Amino acid sequence: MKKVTCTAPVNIAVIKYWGKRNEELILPINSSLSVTLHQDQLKTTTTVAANRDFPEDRIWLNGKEDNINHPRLQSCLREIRRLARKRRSSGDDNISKILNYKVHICSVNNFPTAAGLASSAAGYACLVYSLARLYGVEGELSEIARQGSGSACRSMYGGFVQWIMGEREDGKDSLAQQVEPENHWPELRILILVASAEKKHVGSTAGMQTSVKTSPLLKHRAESVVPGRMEEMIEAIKKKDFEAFGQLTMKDSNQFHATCLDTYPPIFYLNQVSQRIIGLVHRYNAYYGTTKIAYSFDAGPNAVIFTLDPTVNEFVEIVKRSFPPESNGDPYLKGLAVSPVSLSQDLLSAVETDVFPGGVSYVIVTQPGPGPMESQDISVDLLGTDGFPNASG
Ligand SMILES: Nc1ncnc2c1ncn2[C@@H]1O[C@H](COP(=O)(O)OP(=O)(O)OP(=O)(O)O)[C@@H](O)[C@H]1O
Ligand SMILES: C[C@@](O)(CCOP(=O)(O)OP(=O)(O)O)CC(=O)O
Repeated sequence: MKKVTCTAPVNIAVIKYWGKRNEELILPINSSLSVTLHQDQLKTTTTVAANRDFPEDRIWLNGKEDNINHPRLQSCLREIRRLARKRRSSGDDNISKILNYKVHICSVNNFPTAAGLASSAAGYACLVYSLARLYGVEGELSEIARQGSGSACRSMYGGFVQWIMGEREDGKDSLAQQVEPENHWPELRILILVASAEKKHVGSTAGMQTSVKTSPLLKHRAESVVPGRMEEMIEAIKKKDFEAFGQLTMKDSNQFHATCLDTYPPIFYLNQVSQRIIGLVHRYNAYYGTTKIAYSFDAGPNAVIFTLDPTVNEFVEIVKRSFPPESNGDPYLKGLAVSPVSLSQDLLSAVETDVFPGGVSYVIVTQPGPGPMESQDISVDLLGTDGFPNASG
């Protein structure tokens, strides 16, 4: 039996992907750009094993067996095996042998799955990267991850990553590309404000299908707004211009949700907590007369806040005051260290509104991080020596 364990990151788009031109190949109607989050705070761990004694391919996700016949899982398995057969050096009998074995896949997210925290992006990126390591496949893999979940292609790289939409019918030019590495902007911080009143929202896949069918605003966004915005965003990142980066991020999040409202029937991903956070951010920036904080929302009410390290402590203090934690004993702050600070009265007067207890269940503080990587520590393996999930899997 050959076994490999890898980890992969979550990514959050600052220029959103929303809408496909090809559902089966998962080809987008616009390019997008994301920040890869550090795996110290959010990651998927996946172990894959190939064994001639396995009667069938199987997958376990977060401790439960999942449907291996899910079309997107099958796409990833089929494509990575095709690539392995194509790229293996001639006469590499070992890879040829393993390619004929069935595989067991065991995967765990260290954050909530299907909760709007982009678990599918990290999950499919980890699956593809793990299988590539198992079969000895190197080089471009984002095209395969894209067929698991569109945003997963961006998790194949660390740092700042663009997904070039491509024009070809076969999607061979719809690939992810690193814009800058994770150490490019060391002061950048990302705060994830996990909303407690999480209602089951319309999933991204179904949501964008309806938007493409019904929203004229989405067509305008894809054709007339995103191309120029991508260039501006890349320039802002390269220059580490937070004013430009932050404003573009907020404007793109706002426009993405505007297209959701322009969808028929409309899709409401933002809730009361989201709207309060948006107001709080703009009041905070207005107080300082510059963009020190930026928000971005995906297909759910969780807020992703971008800022620079010197602002973290003060803004977290404001969040705690605006959305005080419920006394359920769970830690309110997770991830990078945050120090309590006192707030000036004039800042409080400028930003504060009525308090919303429990509106935010917890805050994850993180930073840009690396792409997928193979673990050399066998204690991390999720499959035992028998090829079945162990206590960690
Ligand atoms: N570790 C994983 N390995 C393989 N597949 C995964 C993994 N984690 C999640 N998935 C797949 O992604 C699906 C969840 O994707 P979904 O888009 O519904 O939620 P999300 O990605 O967490 O939220 P959002 O898309 O709104 O950001 C799961 O049902 C599963 O099919
Ligand atoms: C709002 C988004 O997070 C949409 C993510 O959509 P998915 O990648 O989850 O959709 P599928 O391609 O159908 O799997 C914006 C983004 O991440 O770019």
